[in-house]
Amino acid sequence: MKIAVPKEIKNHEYRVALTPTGARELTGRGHTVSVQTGAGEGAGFQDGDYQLAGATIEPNVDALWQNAELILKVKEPQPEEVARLTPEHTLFTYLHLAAEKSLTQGLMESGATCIAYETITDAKGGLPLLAPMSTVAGRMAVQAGAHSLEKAQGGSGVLLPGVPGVAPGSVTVIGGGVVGENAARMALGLGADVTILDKSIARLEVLDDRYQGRIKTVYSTADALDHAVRTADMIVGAVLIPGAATPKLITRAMLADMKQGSVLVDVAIDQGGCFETSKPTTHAEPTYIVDGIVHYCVANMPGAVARTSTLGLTNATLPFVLALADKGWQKALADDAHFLPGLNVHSGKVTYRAVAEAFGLESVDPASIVK
Ligand SMILES: NC(=O)C1=CN([C@@H]2O[C@H](COP(=O)(O)OP(=O)(O)OC[C@H]3O[C@@H](n4cnc5c(N)ncnc54)[C@H](O)[C@@H]3O)[C@@H](O)[C@H]2O)C=CC1
Ligand SMILES: CC(=O)C(=O)O
Ligand SMILES: [Mg+2]
Repeated sequence: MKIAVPKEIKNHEYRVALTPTGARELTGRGHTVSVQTGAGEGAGFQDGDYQLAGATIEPNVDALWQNAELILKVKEPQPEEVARLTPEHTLFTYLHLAAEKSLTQGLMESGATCIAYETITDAKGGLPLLAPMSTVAGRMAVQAGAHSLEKAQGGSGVLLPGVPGVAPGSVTVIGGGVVGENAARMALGLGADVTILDKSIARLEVLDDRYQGRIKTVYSTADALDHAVRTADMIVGAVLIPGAATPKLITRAMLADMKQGSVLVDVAIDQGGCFETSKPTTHAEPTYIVDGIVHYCVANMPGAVARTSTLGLTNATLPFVLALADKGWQKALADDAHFLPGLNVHSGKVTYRAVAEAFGLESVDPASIVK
């Protein structure tokens, strides 16, 4: 299989989809790996490291895409990358299509086979290719939010741990999954007063047991959200309905009940965000203010800590990359019921139901395509 690894071009995205370690695994099985010049630099991997692993370094981005069968990326393709896709390509990357109609249309028009990291499942009901980056983003959310609380950033001037004689700041996390738990752990470590809201009682039980009351757990209702906006200094949005657009849980009207200078960190922004006033931001300009409330909505948070993130991400993706390379996408997906839901778009059709529903499109069962 001819495999290409482009350099990521999203704003301040420094991750790379394959490490030299992964390249060695692939070339050792007889596959051809072509890596765009400098693709690994942001994550601390030099071109020479890939060459030692048997890969070729390709300076010409047109040639890189034209000669590839399987394209490995990190972030959803940007418009100039969508334009390079053809029906001969299999693309394996984060897609987050339910939040982006134009990207969905572009991928459909390309005719390519597009497999998303974030909709692959595991036997425990988890999302194993989203989880490592959710861990990173959850851990970063509180440091981003704490910085945003500083006066110079438009924040209220609250120091999350407080000081002796002054109460700590209050952090509410909506959605107690991987992002939410990791954000809550960081906030707890800083000494903040931490509450997690979730709709899953089973998940709240796990968190209650794990943190023994040091993190408060609350069933997520309209009343609980009203209480959160009135009391929190920071709210972290960490809700996910897999593959679907995120529900808007905090409306613009509710911002009026928040303390001025409080902070909303919408980690779920890549699926559309859970606050009505959220819009995607970049690492170059991560925050903006609406009605006195600071919003942080960076859609590729892990890109800022590219070394750790690349290692964490590629540990999880490599077995799937090897299966795609060894078997081809059809057999790799047919053989693995947890890999199959990764297929989002094939030959002009949407094959993931929640994405199709988000845009009123027809969806095709992926099982009918791979058999
Ligand atoms: N901005 C970024 O750079 C990154 C964003 N993410 C995003 O973060 C989001 C969360 O991901 P994970 O934590 O991995 O998902 P997860 O599936 O582990 O957790 C989601 C949680 O939300 C809960 N939930 C669903 N509906 C709810 C509601 N109405 N109210 C309260 N809780 C509700 C679920 O019960 C679940 O516990 C996803 O959209 C993911 O794509 C992940 C990594 C990086
Ligand atoms: C999950 C995701 O969107 C990211 O890691 O950038
Ligand atoms: Mg996006």
